[in-house]
Amino acid sequence: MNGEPLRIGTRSSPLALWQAHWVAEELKRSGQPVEVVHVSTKGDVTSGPLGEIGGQGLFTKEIQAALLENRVDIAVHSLKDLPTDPTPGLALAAVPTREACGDVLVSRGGFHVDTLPQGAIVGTGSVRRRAQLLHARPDLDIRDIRGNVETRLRKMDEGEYEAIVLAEAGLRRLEMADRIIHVIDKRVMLPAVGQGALGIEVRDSDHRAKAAVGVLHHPDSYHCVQAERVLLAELRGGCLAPVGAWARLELERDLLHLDGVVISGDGVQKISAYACGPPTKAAEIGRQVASQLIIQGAQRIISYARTSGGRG
Ligand SMILES: NCc1[nH]cc(CCC(=O)O)c1CC(=O)O
Repeated sequence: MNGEPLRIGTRSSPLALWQAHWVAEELKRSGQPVEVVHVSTKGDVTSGPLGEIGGQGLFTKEIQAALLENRVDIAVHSLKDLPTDPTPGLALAAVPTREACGDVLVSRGGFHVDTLPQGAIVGTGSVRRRAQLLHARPDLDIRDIRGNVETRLRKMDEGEYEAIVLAEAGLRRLEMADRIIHVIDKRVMLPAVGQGALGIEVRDSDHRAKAAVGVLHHPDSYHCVQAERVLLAELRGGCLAPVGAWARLELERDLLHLDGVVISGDGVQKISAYACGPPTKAAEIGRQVASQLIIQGAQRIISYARTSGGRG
């Protein structure tokens, strides 16, 4: 009914493939023919600490290039990997229903952040996770870890780390929910901006693709990630900054609540802010929380952290 199949571009990691195939199935169900096209990215092929390899957009740039060069028609991103600066020629056309957005502590011993042994080695490549863990537990020995979700779990199982931190959403999508023993309390760790959500991008001029992916758009999820992304953009943070944010809706009162945090890399300085308002004012709520953080000195912490880097 809708002509040529739309080409969905994806990275080749198991999580990226799961996400692309999920979008493919949903679009097929709506009557839209699609095909999935693999695009390799530097984020997948390079090893070594992320802070040294490259900046934000590591996982998304090459899919975006494929989109702009007409090699694919639809890009499926983990929204937390997608920079907040708009890309000329592209449009974020749909944000589907968000999966659980929290961070999980995975360990062989079933530990909580509070019960990890003194000085335990915890693996994470993310400055946001590192800083929040150190804030709660300055004694922990936080070490870098790379690779996709499966690789990280294997490294922990083999004993290289006592525990690792992963996104709850990734574990659920990969049917590894049995690994979720402890979802870290949001008072201890706020998620990355956009964590748990997908972002579906198309060429701004491609009205057929825009209309097709529209069936996947979930306005409630969109309002939440919009508040978080405006917060990050206002801080000029990027996905490598030690920034956490958590927006959620309280449907009974039609309110969007937004918490934001900026933490120094060593976990010593932590500044927090909160605002709420109607979901249709999501961007304004994001700006409010950002300005409260800036008043408390967010900019200094972020520019200092930029020299060390780290994602997630
Ligand atoms: N940093 C890579 C990345 N990008 C998105 C997810 C998980 C899925 C999501 O947040 O939507 C992950 C893995 C992780 O952080 O554990």
